[in-house]
Amino acid sequence: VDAPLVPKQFHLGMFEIGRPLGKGKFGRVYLAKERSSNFICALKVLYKSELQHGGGVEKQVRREIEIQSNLRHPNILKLYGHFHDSKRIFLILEFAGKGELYKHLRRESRFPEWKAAQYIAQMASALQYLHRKHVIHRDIKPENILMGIHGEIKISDFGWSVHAPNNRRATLCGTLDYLPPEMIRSGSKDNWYNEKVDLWSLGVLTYEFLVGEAPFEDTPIMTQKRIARADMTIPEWVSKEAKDIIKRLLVLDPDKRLPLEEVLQHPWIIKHCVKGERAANREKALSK
Ligand SMILES: Cc1nn(C)cc1-c1nc2c(-c3cnn(Cc4ccccc4)c3)c(Cl)cnc2[nH]1
Repeated sequence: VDAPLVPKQFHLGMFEIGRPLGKGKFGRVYLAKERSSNFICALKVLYKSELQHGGGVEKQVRREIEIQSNLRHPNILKLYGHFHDSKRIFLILEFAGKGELYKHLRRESRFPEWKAAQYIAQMASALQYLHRKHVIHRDIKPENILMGIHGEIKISDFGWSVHAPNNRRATLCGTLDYLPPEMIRSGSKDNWYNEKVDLWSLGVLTYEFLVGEAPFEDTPIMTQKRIARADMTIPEWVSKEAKDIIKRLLVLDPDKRLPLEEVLQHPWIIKHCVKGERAANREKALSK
């Protein structure tokens, strides 16, 4: 239903601003309604002054806009458009009805295997779409995932994504937990722009969904050491299929990580995501 937000030129007067939805490192997000169509969206407001002192964050926002506006996938938050005034940049984003996934994860402390498997399948499908467009997200973590009204998840915040290959310098900040070994290790940064970095983060995400904390969570120094050695222990109560997929993603050598096609065919995913014949027939019978 993108029709309402078609005009190329947007301005603030077109929107009725609602409650604040959240705030990030740079900027805040508000619930908003486009007046002529009553279309509900999320308006992300970034102050140019903050971006200028953010050390190249302005380029990051430009990249976020350039990349996210060309993406269309049910598990990727849509960017419908953007505009700016003298002081601020505005991103018109899809409103995710159930908010930030990490808040659900903290509230439930960890997800049951069937729910974690469905989220990981949706992430793998979104990452497959991104990688086919040579986009690497590079910042997959619960804080960057939102949830739609039907419980489907949506990757957001493309501030760290890049078009591969790319020779932009990236200064990392925030949690180290999700960084793959090749981004932790000093030396050649070529691997920073290989989409296999997202496979590692998908493994960390799977672990955190099931266990409720990240696999290498520790002091910053120890986290780096443990990541560099893929030093993690998976609790014995995690199913053997789930253990298997985590171990096949958290592999030091990027080329040996389970490709997304094989993630989507993994027994753990099939077991929880492919509706059995009976369930499908039951659903069909009920829908008549
Ligand atoms: C919160 C919340 N509760 N419910 C019921 C729905 C939401 C909701 N939040 C969003 C949000 C949303 C809000 N904050 N953030 C984090 C943020 C903010 C500023 C810069 C970078 C990152 C995202 C969005 Cl974009 C898009 N849709 C959203 N929906």
